[in-house]
Amino acid sequence: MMVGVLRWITAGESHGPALVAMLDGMVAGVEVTSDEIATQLARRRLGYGRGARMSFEKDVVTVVGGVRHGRTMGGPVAIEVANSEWPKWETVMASDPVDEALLKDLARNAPLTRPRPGHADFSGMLKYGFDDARPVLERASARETAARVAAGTVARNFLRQVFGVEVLSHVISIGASEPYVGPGPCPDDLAAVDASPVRAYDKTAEAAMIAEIEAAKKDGDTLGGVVEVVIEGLPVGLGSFISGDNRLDSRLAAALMGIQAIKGVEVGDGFETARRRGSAAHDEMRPGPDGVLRSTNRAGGLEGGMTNGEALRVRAAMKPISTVPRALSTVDMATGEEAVAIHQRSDVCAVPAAGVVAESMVALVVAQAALEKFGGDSVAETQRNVEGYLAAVRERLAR
Ligand SMILES: Cc1cc2nc3c(=O)[nH]c(=O)nc-3n(C[C@H](O)[C@H](O)[C@H](O)COP(=O)(O)O)c2cc1C
Ligand SMILES: C=C(O[C@@H]1CC(C(=O)O)=C[C@@H](OP(=O)(O)O)[C@H]1O)C(=O)O
Repeated sequence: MMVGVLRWITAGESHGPALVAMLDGMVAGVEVTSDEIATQLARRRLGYGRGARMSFEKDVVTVVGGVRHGRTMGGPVAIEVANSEWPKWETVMASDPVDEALLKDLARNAPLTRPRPGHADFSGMLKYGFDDARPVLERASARETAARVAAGTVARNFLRQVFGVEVLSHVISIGASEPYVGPGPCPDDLAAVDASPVRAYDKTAEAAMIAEIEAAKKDGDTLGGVVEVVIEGLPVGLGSFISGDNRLDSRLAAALMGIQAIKGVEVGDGFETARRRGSAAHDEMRPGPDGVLRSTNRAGGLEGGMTNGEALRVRAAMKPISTVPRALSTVDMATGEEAVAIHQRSDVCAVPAAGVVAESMVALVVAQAALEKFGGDSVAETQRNVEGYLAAVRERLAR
């Protein structure tokens, strides 16, 4: 069953000419510029531990449709993120047939037959019937997340205009570094978090994360970690308890798990909550001057599959990068013999970048839930619907 009026899809390969994002169902009047999209894309490229490709490749943004003079018009938004490295790949990745003799002499085109444990290579080759992992890794690659961040920029701007909220993220831990425990960042902290080489909110945690990356790099190894996305100020009642696929928690989990290499999702205190007794697990309520107050937010702002008015807090756990420089054992699919896996240049750790991607996925899912609840064809109409609802909520709480 399809849920939600807002839909998105991406196309494109890691070394193709460009990635394309399509966002359908966004209201008219969302302010967005190609500069803002480029700013978000630049945030995704940062982070200590990223590989060489991040420094020489450029994301070139063109908004192809759906936006006029810096505002969405209500039609599908199409964004192209061109890949500045394309000239090096235009034969290997040409969409039209290429002379076989030309391809044969190209080192860059040598068949990749030694699948990396942890990447999509092995299952993808068997599933799609390829003798070369190239067509698999081209689409499995997290290069595709640039397109998600482009589409997510429109969603985050919509949320800012309609609710006045910012979508933030920070890195909780990298590898075995001690997980950060404490309050999350506020919108005012955004610049400081982005300035941290690991996008950490806390300096002690930052030092431990950097030390982990340095040690892994020295050992020819790779790392994963945990990121947290926070949105403060969302209204109560986004999502629903009505069925599993309406639940905002299930939709956030699917969207976060859909990011390459994400292997776990937590809502609020997640797994830690499972270890607590009920009396220490839930967020008790008391009357306040303008409604109901809570002294804790262990639920991460979600109860019964709906936002409850507290800060939304979700976490995603990323597995270590699977292109391990100290190459892992594998089987050569051409010969059936023991081999070492493909171990070209790669990121050592991409957790800070994954945080920016996670923000984008959360923004898209929350915008989808907001459009479902409030509808409208323009930002102004959605805002009117939000105001009417919030007035009813305030009235109910004042009774
Ligand atoms: C931002 C980001 C950057 C990544 N960079 C690399 C990389 O440089 N090398 C690599 O092997 N995997 C990288 N990955 C992880 C692979 O894309 C991922 O392991 C692969 O898609 C298989 O993961 P899956 O089992 O979750 O599908 C990256 C992931 C993300 C989110
Ligand atoms: C290009 C990006 O990430 C890539 C994601 C990725 C992977 O296997 O997921 C592998 C690497 O690409 P390559 O194998 O060409 O070095 C990363 O650089 C990006 O994030 O823009």
